[in-house]
Amino acid sequence: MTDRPGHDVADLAEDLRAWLPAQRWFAAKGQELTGVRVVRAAELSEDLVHVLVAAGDEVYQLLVGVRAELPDHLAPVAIGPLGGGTAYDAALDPDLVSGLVDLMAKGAEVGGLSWRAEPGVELVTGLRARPVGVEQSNTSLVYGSQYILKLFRRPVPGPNRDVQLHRALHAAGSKQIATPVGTVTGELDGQPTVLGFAQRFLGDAAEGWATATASVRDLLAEGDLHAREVGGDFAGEASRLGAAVAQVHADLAAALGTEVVDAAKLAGAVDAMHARLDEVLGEVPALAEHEAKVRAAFDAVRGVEGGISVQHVHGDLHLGQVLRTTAGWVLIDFEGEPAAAAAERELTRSPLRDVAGMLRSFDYAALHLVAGGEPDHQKATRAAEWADRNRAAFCDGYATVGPDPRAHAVLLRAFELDKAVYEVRYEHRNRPDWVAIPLAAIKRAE
Ligand SMILES: Nc1ncnc2c1ncn2[C@@H]1O[C@H](COP(=O)(O)OP(=O)(O)O)[C@@H](O)[C@H]1O
Ligand SMILES: O=P(O)(O)O[C@H]1O[C@H](CO)[C@@H](O[C@H]2O[C@H](CO)[C@@H](O)[C@H](O)[C@H]2O)[C@H](O)[C@H]1O
Repeated sequence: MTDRPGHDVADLAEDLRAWLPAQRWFAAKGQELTGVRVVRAAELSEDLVHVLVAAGDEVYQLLVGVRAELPDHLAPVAIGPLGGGTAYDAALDPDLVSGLVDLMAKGAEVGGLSWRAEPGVELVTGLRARPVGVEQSNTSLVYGSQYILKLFRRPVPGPNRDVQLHRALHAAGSKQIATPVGTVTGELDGQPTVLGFAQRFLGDAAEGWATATASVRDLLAEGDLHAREVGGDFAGEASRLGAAVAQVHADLAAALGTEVVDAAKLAGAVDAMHARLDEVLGEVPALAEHEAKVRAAFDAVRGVEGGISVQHVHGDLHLGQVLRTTAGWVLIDFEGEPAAAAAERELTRSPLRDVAGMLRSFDYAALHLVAGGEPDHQKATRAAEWADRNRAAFCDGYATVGPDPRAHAVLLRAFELDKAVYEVRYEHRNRPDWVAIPLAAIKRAE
């Protein structure tokens, strides 16, 4: 620990106990947080401390800044008093974090962490950082118009899936990812651990979620036109997206291999879906009325013949994980589901898992604009039509590069339901108003 006197962040443990659960990236929502312990704290620069905090079963990464007085714009990220000043979440303070890419460019060893550019990458230095604006599972900073640095909020000891899969795809010459440019690595539980990952910032990119929901909005604003008739029809994009996802699957298969699962592994995968359902049923009783149907869909997978091919896949694919650039669709964030245990995220899986995730996302994009308000049958019907049209277009596009996902109806149905069960818990914990969206999908499933 290289704290200066007055910056003993261990003193923050009590304040962190209240502050952590309020953060978007805090995992154990709804569970009581008993112990919080600062496991590591090291200065990166004057007034900027790198901190790992153990809270419940998780370890979280923080960049703690300390200022004598907090300006108004940083008041919302205050953690508590420290050494005569106030400690706050410095990941949102450009004055303190703009130098982090420069540390990578230098190949520095600072704060007990290794800051490295990817082989062959010459990083531009002196760039100003800005927070990316959306608070997600992690916190990202954009440097000038060049790089985006993701700080993993819940770093996982050992190899980092996001970095590994990006490196494999980059080596394969993939055009469907943002080029990896650097990493920050430290040690956790005695193992090398990736704490930060920098990639090229795609300044011309629009998020898939924003473009898809703009199309739905367009449709609903039109009196009584169908999805294919309005200017913002998304089917062409959905099809190109399907082809891009299939290309990523093909590149990952070529780079890292495929395997056909045996009966024991298949049984294990079905048991895992049931186990997740058990957990979510315990948390969200409204799911109970659909339990029998969902369990039957999972069990049907046991009878699938001909073997199931598995490989490395994206793991948490949805419209918020794809960016439309002027050169085509790009997939981001290969970490896997944020709620999944690290060991589970490492598993190779059927590519149909990603297809199911994206099909669920078309359903979300259509329904979130009609859910919650006054029931409107006409709008609901047209939104559902938009979802059907774009789900089909996505599969059509996928089938131009890979196998047609619809040829595996039993698997696809089980994986979509499994994803919807995951979403029920995700929404219950993070956006309770939206829990109706995956619940309605489970109810509708035939
Ligand atoms: N290479 C990139 N270029 C431009 N924007 C990006 C890039 N990577 C991520 N983003 C933006 O940052 C957001 C968060 O990135 P993501 O990797 O999904 O983080 P998280 O793990 O927190 O969900 C994305 O939704 C996207 O808007
Ligand atoms: O992007 P993350 O890795 O943080 O993924 C988590 O958050 C997502 C929400 O931001 C969540 O996605 C769900 O909501 C999306 C709309 O906001 C929708 O497009 C997805 O289909 C739906 O699953 C994701 O499940 C969660 O892991």
